[in-house]
Amino acid sequence: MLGIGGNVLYAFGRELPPLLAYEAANVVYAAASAALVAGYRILWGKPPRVAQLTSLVLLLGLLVALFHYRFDSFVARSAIVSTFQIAACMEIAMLMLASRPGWHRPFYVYFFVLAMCILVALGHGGRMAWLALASVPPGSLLQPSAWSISFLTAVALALPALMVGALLVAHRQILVRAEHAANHDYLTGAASRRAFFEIAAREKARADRNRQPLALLLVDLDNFKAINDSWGHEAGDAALQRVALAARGMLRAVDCVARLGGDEFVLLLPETGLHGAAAVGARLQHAVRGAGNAGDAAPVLTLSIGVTLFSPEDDVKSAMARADEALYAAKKAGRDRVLVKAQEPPLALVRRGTRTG
Ligand SMILES: Nc1nc2c(ncn2[C@@H]2O[C@H](COP(=O)(O)OP(=O)(O)OP(=O)(O)O)[C@@H](O)[C@H]2O)c(=O)[nH]1
Repeated sequence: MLGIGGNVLYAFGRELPPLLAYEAANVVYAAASAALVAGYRILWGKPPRVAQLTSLVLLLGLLVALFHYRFDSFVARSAIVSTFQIAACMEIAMLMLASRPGWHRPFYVYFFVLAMCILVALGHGGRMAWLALASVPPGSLLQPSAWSISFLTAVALALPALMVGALLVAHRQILVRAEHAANHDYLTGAASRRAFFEIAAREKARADRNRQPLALLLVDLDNFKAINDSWGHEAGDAALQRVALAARGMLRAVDCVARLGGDEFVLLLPETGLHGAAAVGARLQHAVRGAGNAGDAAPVLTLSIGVTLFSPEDDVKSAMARADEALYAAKKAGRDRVLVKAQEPPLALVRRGTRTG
């Protein structure tokens, strides 16, 4: 709206009082660019710096007034306004480049904004050079020359284009946040159940292709209901977070940890055999229990873990069912243990934890 207001004031400059045609038009247009800068800053999670931007806009108004009433110079006024616009474009472009790790595919939105910033900055820069070099500098913005018309068209399109760019970036960020929420468990940050089944199917296909083992661990907290009942729901939540954190801390980038629901987690370990997977399970037990022993303010946690390997005939469901059998057997045998169940041989006890509390 500010941009439209500025453009209208420029367009009707000849019919308007000088204060509106010069100072107000430039201040309103600069305010529109400043608002865009603030908007882009918010988009990238930075403070909008409203006070700083407002001061710069007011300074621009003062300088325009100075080169209107004190030293009447169209070229100086144009230089002030163009410098402001170039600085705004550079700020938006720098913000965009500095936020590069946060870009999400497809990248055309970011390139579009960068291209607009470069074009607008080049337009203003070129115009400043043209005004400086012109043998007879024009005395007004509204000159009927090809250069002026091209420049005015570019300026009229610049703000809407940068605003559309901001909306596209915002839209992309909303989509990415929604996708992240769907693929992650809100409490623990582990992958969600939905994401796990997708990842597991993909890893199974990859394991078959590369003829590499793929291990699956079902992890369940022991007596979690009792923890909730005696320590409170918040302590229960903290215990779930502790398990996810410990798992993430010990896994490789290619591994996956997901929360299936309640107090049940699943670990997917590519290129890992049965013994390696069982060792990971034992380490997880140790890490979780150790964390619980740091002071008495948290319950000691023990885990029951069922481990299996995908066989070529397995799909995700059948491998899960086998790991679940191992987990069930671990619970039945007294909890706090890791049991493996390959297709052959049957159940084997790998490690029995020692209860400490
Ligand atoms: N604090 C908390 N508790 C949850 C959450 N989701 C499920 N629970 C609780 O987790 C408990 C799950 O207990 P169960 O799996 O039935 O059994 P358990 O007490 O762990 O016993 P075993 O598994 O046999 O050792 C239930 O009391 C649920 O209410 C959650 O997000 N936060």
